[in-house]
Amino acid sequence: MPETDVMPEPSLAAPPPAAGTGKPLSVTRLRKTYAGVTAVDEVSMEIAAGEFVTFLGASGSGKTTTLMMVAGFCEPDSGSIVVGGRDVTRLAPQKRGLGFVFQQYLLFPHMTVWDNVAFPLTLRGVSKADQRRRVGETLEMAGLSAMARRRPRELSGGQQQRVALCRALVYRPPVILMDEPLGALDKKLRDQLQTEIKRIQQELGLTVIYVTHDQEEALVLSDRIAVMRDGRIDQFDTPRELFERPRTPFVADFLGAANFLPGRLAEQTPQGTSVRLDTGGLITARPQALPDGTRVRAAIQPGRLALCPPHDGFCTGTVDSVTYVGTLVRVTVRPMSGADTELVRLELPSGRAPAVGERVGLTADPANVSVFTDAEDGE
Ligand SMILES: Nc1ncnc2c1ncn2[C@@H]1O[C@H](COP(=O)(O)OP(=O)(O)OP(=O)(O)O)[C@@H](O)[C@H]1O
Repeated sequence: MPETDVMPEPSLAAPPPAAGTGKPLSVTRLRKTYAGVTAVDEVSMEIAAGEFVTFLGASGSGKTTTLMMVAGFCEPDSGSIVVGGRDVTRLAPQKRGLGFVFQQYLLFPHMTVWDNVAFPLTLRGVSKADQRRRVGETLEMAGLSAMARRRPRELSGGQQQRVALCRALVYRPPVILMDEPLGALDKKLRDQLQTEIKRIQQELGLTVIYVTHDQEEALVLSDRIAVMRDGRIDQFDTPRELFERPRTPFVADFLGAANFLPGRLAEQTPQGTSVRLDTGGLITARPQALPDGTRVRAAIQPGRLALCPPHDGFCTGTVDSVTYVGTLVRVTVRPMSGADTELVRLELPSGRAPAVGERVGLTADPANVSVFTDAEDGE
């Protein structure tokens, strides 16, 4: 977060690209180091008009630094940023034509909600009549019409954040940047505002770049997610692709809390690639171009495993624990063979819960099983 109480203002000189077309934002080989620490390392991405893109990663992975370089609050060591076909890499934030919403709302405390939202239009000399129409429409869309005369201190945190969102929306910037905008709110309010942000984004066809470390939030909101680690993007894909085809063990683990089952590549079959697990069983994964005998880990998310009769699946074991979590049940299974094997974690509909101590088999659709070599890092 930049230490500033001056609201960044985009310039009217930046023409928004036609809705639903073109690439409003492209970032090429962006890099930033701080005293020998590489915060962002050659990040490149292209974002299409109307896309909701999220930077997701653990603390310190470079999400905010990347966003701040796009915003113009942090100067890159190298690389370029193009917004609506214009290279803005060396431009001041207010000249980039972007909107911002941060975790701290940065509202003007002495101004009413209406005046806070009207402020960017006043700055640009928009006529009073146009201001009335645009502010009125924007407040109504966010369900704030009844609060237009209040001051920020007379609003809840969620309402203040809605006002900050309105202020960023009112001049219709081509791209809106949001850095953990819901981070200060409780879970229930966060869920509610996520739905609202998504609705507004879709209604207006906005292009949004959003930073969060919350996987669920990223999955709910995003068309595509850039999973960041150590200043780099591990994978930039749709939520579904990230789940079903994680490219690295880190992505499989970070998004899906995958089970990693060690073994050795056995053979290619028409169904996929067979892996002989260290526990003795044979599991089939998506086809792999790797030599037989390669040491690998088969990765499967807990929600993609199913129970089957003992000895029918790739693993037979004993149910170690059963925990009800709403409509789901979390189950751990201790594989029968292999002295020091890890527990396998499953998530099942609660109606299908086994009993602790029950002998069960485990099975998985090959399409849901990824394979990573031991050389692939990311643990
Ligand atoms: N102003 C700075 N001076 C020195 N190091 C910095 C500075 N800003 C960020 N860093 C370092 O750069 C790396 C990336 O930080 P960044 O804030 O971008 O991560 P992040 O993924 O947004 O984390 P968080 O979720 O905690 O905000 C970290 O190692 C951080 O310590």
